[in-house]
Order: sequence, then C-alpha cells, then structure tokens
Amino acid sequence: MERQVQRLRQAFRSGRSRPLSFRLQQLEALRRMVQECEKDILASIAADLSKSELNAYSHEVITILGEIDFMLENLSELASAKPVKKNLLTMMDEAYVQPEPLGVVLIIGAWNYPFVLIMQPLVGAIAAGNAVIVKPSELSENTAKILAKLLPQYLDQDLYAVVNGGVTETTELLKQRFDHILYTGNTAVGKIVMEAASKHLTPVTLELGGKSPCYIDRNCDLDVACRRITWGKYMNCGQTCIAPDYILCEASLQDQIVQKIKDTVKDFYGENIKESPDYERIINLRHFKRLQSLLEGQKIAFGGETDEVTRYIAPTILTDVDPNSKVMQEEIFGPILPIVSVKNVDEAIEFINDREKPLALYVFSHNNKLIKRVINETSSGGVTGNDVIMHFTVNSLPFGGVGASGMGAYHGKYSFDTFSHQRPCLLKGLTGESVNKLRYPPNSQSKLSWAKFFLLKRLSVGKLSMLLLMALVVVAAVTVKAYLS
Ligand SMILES: NC(=O)c1ccc[n+]([C@@H]2O[C@H](COP(=O)([O-])OP(=O)(O)OC[C@H]3O[C@@H](n4cnc5c(N)ncnc54)[C@H](O)[C@@H]3O)[C@@H](O)[C@H]2O)c1
Ligand SMILES: CCCCCCC=O
Repeated sequence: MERQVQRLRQAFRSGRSRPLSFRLQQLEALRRMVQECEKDILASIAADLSKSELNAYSHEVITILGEIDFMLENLSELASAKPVKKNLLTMMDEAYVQPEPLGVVLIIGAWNYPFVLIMQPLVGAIAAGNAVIVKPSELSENTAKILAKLLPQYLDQDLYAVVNGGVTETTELLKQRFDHILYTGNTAVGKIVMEAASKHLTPVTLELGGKSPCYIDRNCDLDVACRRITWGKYMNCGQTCIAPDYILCEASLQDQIVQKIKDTVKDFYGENIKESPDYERIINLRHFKRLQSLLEGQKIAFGGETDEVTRYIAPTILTDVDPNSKVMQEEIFGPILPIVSVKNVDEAIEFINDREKPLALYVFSHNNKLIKRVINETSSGGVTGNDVIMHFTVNSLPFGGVGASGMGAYHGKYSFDTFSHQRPCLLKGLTGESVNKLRYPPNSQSKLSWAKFFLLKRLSVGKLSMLLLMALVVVAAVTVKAYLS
C-alpha cells in the first residue's frame, strides 16, 4: 500500500494531473468507459443488489453521466482564479482565490449504491486535479471487481488506482498519508476513518447515515405524499442513505396513510412483489437478520413477510410505534416504515430536535409556511419539501450530512471545492513604500489613524469609482509622505 501511495504521489508531483486539458481528457475517458462498458457495469450492480438493469441505470449510471457532463462543461470556470474585493491599501495589487488540487486523495465507498458512491466523488477529485485511490465496498463485490478492471483501462494508471478488500486492506490503507479522505458508510466506521486521518492531519469528508424523519401535515394531499414516500422508502429495498426512515403524523392520519401506501405498493410492484423486477433484496444475511429483529414486538399493519433464502423482506409498515423501541433507535436501512404519532407540528419539531441531526428531512404540507417553519426550527444534512430523495439529484445543491450524519459535502461544484484548496493569492508591486511606512516600526498614533483610514473603509470598487479611488490613493500617498518626512 505504501508503495502504491508513493507511486501516485510521485505522479502527482510531476504536475501531470494539473493542466485542465489533462483533467478534461481523463473525464472524457471516464465517460467513454461508462458508455462503452454500460452492459458490464449494469450487470455488476444488478448482481450485487438483485436489481433490474433498468433500475441500475436510473439509480446509478444516469447520475454519473450527468456529473461528468457537468464537470466537462464547467471545469474551466470552476478551476479559474476568482478575483476578490480589495481595500484602499491593496487596490493597486492583484488579489484572487486560486483553486489548487490537494494531492493524493482517498475515496472509500459503501455497498448500497456501489457505482455512484465511488464514481461521483472520483469525478470531482479528477476535475480538481488530484491523484486518487478508490476503495469500493467489499460487500458489493461485483461492482468492486468491475471498477478494478475498468478504471485502469481508461484512466492514467500512475495517477488513479483501485484498491479492493475489506477491513484489513482498508485499515492498512488508512495508515498511509493522504491529502483528503472522502468516506461513505456508517457512523461507527466514520469515527475510525477520522481517527486514522487525524494522525496525518488529513481533512475528511464523512458521508454517513442516520434516521431521516418524514413529517406529514394534516393539510396535505395524502395520495401524492404517500406515492412519493412509497417510492423513496422501498427503492433499493429501503437501503438508501436518505430514505425516509420513519413517518411522524397526527394519530388520526395513520390508517389513511397505511391504506394509501398499501395501494401504491400494489400499483408499483403488483400483487406478487417477489416477482417484481423493481423490488430488490437485502444485501446479506447479517443485514437481513438485523432487519428481522426490528420487527419483533411491533404492530405490523402491512407486509412483514420475510424469506431468508432469497433475503426478501416485504414492504412493511409498523403502526403506533413506541419511540423507545429498537426500530426507533438505529437507522433502519431496509423496507420497514414505522409510523410514530405526534399531536401537531410543534411536537414533531421537538421529536426531531431530541435526536441526532439526520441526513435528510422531509415535510409534506400544502402550507409552505409550515414547511419553512420546520426547516427553520430543525437541522439536517438536507431537506426536500413535498417529496423525498430528490435533493440528492440536484447537483447544484451540496450533498452531505451535519452532526452525526456527517461533515462536508459534494456533488457538482461542491465536489470540485471539496477536493481543492482555495488558495488566497495577493500579488503586489515593488513600489508604494511611502504608504507601506505606515506598517513599519516605529509605530505612532498618527500612523494608526492613517492605517484605520486605509483599512477600515470598506469600499466596493466598481469600474467607475476605480479612477476616483486611484486619485484618492495618490493624493493620500503624497499627503502621508509629506506628513511623515
Ligand atoms: N451519506 C451518504 O451519502 C451515504 C450513502 C450511502 C450509505 N450511507 C450510510 O452508510 C451506511 C451503510 O453503509 P455500510 O457502512 O454498511 O457500508 P460498508 O459496509 O460498505 O462500509 C463502508 C466502507 O467502509 C469500509 N469499512 C468497513 N469497516 C471498516 C473498518 N473497520 N475500518 C475501515 N474501513 C471499514 C468498507 O470496506 C467500505 O468500503 C448507512 O448508515 C448509510 O446511511 C451514507
Ligand atoms: C437515486 C439515487 C439515490 C442515491 C442515494 C445515495 C445514498 O444512499
């Protein structure tokens, strides 16, 4: 591992990954890889998650093609130096922020969207000019294998590498020095990653999970709300980091919600859900058993059937759920939807604020003021009002958690920024010593007054006022010079 990281660092130091033309060429190669090898990629994702190839395409591949196109179109703007406002003392100088690559970065992915969770950060890291090691999840082994096979065929092998393996390999990898780590997965391992990173003072982006609440107001179109919730909860068999984890609503709405979700499940997956190509399976036996145990002692209003051999768990709704029960203590990450009663929106807000900050928050209501109130009085990684999941798909929005659900963000421009250092640059000329005397010792009360004049006048320098200010500076410089000599 050490040698591999060193090899990438050497390639990074050669400067090869920096020119925009090189980054664009690598991104185009990545797009070619996705297009030319689409069949193999879809088959791998499908095999890992018992998913149809159509769903693999719409859940994963489409996002990556969109992300690559975004970077290809916007890279030159993203990577350009951004001039900043100046003060009177620096108005003759050049001041700008120059994004620069961080170096060698590590991307660790999770199994539930095994292609997206590696490729989307990879696109950002390449665009920002870094060398990259990706470590796909060992639990989605087919996608891990296809990534290890294809990426070296299309990308520069000295700058981009795939490491496959489980805890042992990742532990070894985390001993190495990186310039940034982006980790996606559960909170417990997030802490391990952060601890390992701290040994090298490596900054981290942690894309973690949590219990994402979904509040349904009585003043709401329940048909639409339940259709959207059914889609977001049961897609990928509930194994989505931003799936609505549980519903909060007034007790009087509970039965209607159960009925409407039941009807929608039938519309989506037919009478025999097991036969539906759109309904996935649980990733492994450990998660299957964990989910089964969450059903114990609960009132199952719908679903509840399980089949260990195929790791099938039916779309399930639990009603009158006790907030202290096990299913409300951990992220569900499966097709089980508890409904917890609250008296009103005040109680819903209190319920949310009494718990860890979630990765996502959903509110359904005709009343926009109520939606805004819930947003203003709570905190979460992201929010979608009157829908679920969809904020993930808008790549002009940063995607990430807050508090226990993570730190940092990516997607689109935010990926580029995450993998860049925003380097402040001030370029001065070698004239102007008469004004500079103000900061050289010995200090005096009059120098301080002039410094205040120059530094505390916050002027926005528009094109027209520029000339006036320049004249002012010249006059001030002459006056200061005369005064000090
Ligand atoms: N915020 C997001 O974007 C996002 C996306 C997907 C999943 N998630 C969250 O991830 C969780 C599910 O993923 P998971 O954790 O089961 O995935 P996982 O088991 O695939 O683990 C994630 C990564 O951590 C590595 N890993 C596991 N144990 C490790 C250890 N001891 N030391 C070092 N590395 C280790 C794995 O090899 C893998 O690459 C859920 O909580 C979900 O909400 C978050
Ligand atoms: C539609 C794709 C959603 C991906 C969510 C990633 C987290 O699990």
